[in-house]
Amino acid sequence: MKRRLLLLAPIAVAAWLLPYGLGGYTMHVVDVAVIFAILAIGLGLTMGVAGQINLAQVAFFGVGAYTVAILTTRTGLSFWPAAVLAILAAVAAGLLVGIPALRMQSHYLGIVTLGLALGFINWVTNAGIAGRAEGISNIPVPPLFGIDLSSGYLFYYLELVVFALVLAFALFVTRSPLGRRMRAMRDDGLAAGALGAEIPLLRMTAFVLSGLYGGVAGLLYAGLIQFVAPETFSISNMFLLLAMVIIGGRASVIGCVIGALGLAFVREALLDVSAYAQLGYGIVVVLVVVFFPQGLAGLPAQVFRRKARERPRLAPFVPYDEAPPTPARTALEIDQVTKRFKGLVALQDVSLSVPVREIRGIVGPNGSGKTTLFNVISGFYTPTAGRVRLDGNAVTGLTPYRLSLEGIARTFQNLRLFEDLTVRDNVLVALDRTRTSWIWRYLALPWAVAGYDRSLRGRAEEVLQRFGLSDFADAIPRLLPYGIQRRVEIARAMASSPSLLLLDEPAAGLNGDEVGRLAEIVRSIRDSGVTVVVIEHNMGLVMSLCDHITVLSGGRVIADGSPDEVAVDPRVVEAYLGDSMTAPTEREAEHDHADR
Ligand SMILES: Nc1ncnc2c1ncn2[C@@H]1O[C@H](COP(=O)(O)OP(=O)(O)OP(=O)(O)O)[C@@H](O)[C@H]1O
Repeated sequence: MKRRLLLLAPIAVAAWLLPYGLGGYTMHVVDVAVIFAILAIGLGLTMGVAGQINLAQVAFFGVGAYTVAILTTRTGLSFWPAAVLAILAAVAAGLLVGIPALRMQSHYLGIVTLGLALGFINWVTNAGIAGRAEGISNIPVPPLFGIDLSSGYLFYYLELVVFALVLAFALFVTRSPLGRRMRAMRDDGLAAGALGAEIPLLRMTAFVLSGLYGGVAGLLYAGLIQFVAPETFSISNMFLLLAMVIIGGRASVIGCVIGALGLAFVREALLDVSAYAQLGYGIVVVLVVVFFPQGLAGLPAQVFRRKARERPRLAPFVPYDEAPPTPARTALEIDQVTKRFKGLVALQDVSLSVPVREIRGIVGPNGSGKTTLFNVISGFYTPTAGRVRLDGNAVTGLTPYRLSLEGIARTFQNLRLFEDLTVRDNVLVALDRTRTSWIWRYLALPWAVAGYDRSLRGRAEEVLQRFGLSDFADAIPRLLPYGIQRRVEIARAMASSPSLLLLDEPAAGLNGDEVGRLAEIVRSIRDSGVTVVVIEHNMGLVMSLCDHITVLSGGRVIADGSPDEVAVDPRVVEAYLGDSMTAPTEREAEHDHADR
């Protein structure tokens, strides 16, 4: 923190002294560049942090600028009330553009946001109230305690203060639990949802933030230039903005600022050859996307690769304290659940009930419906018929994030870690148990958010230590050995303090030792009071670990009982097409008894 302040102080002093050496025109270029930097931060928040393609940022900018222009020149409202309304209008535009993001993603979202931006340009070019192609002039200079802001030099200081505030807010948001959830959503929306992130609201929040930054930039632009016209909000400027964010580094707020300031000056220098300059930006953007996807912001990390800890070590798992015995009750009840996909019946009248503190195994041949059952329990699929109860409460059809907050956590057959978040951040995402409606605190009570984040960080270290992952806290999951990634996924699921843990093939890809340690972890989780349901193909593990096994075949329950019972059930043997299962399972069942 101290080092950061030491770094910040000279930058702040240089920014404050900057106008002293500049001519009038250069000052104007700087003023415009700062406005683009604010716009770029907004775009970085939606595209880089939240992963939502947003080609309407220039329209939010336009809504802000035009609202000030129309209200001040047509209705006689003074500048600052018009500015407040401009921010509200741009935020409303953000909400409007965010609505399609609830249903579509990636290039579809790009096309829709681009369409909305074009619609805006069309409207201002044709509407009388917006001055058509000629635009609106004579926008009043913002009054400010008698300071003459018609001077580009003095306006710069207003911009500087606003810029410092919006930059600090963006940095605060991206480093907070909200920013982490947004990055988690960007990396894997399904997994983020299963860990309690309310994806639709998060997407809307990203667009609202974009609108907010667009509105602030727009009102500053109207106050600076005192004139607005459609060409400022054109698609070519949208692409310039995109180039700024991509070259600077879309996932980094500082990268976006550097990209915006840098390209604003390059654009000025290339004004005489602007047609070729556009082509040049395009080529540079493509090169950056291919060779430096993190943009300029990612370069320091590439050059000064953080020295890895010497021989990071997977430490032993520290068992949970055993929970005192509780009265017997049903933790999970599946009642006559059917799931159809068009013609295909993946689950047919499946019923099972899992008592609290049991390890339940779900086995069955490939395609028998095991993962579909998990998807129904965790809210990814709504069952065609039937009910799911958690601790006696009906939870059928609830969304994954609600079920996560209700106490269900899961892992995935094909690991779904947040690949660009560190191991610590993966765990931190799961530790955050707040609803998205909590986000008003980011504006009203930022210190409470900072305190909450500190408490989460403390708990994250505990989780990492328990799972022996402390040495890997700063690592990027995809660079870790598979066995460690599997452990990170279980640690992340447990960080959400579940009452029911669903493990989908947790032993897949693990070697013999790792499978042994996995069994030890799962038993400890059960002993801590958590009910565990595990899908597994490793029959040795299933037989030694599970208290009770349910066998699925063709979407139906064909057997249900203790490991010993199902191992010799002829329907099970038949379902596995032969008796290959019997020999090892019996052996393991014996081994299990010996263990106890
Ligand atoms: N979203 C979906 N759309 C259509 N069919 C699906 C969908 N999800 C699953 N299925 C089908 O449902 C059936 C059961 O699949 P499921 O993945 O649940 O089996 P599984 O027992 O988990 O198999 P495996 O052991 O190979 O993971 C399969 O025939 C599968 O193709």
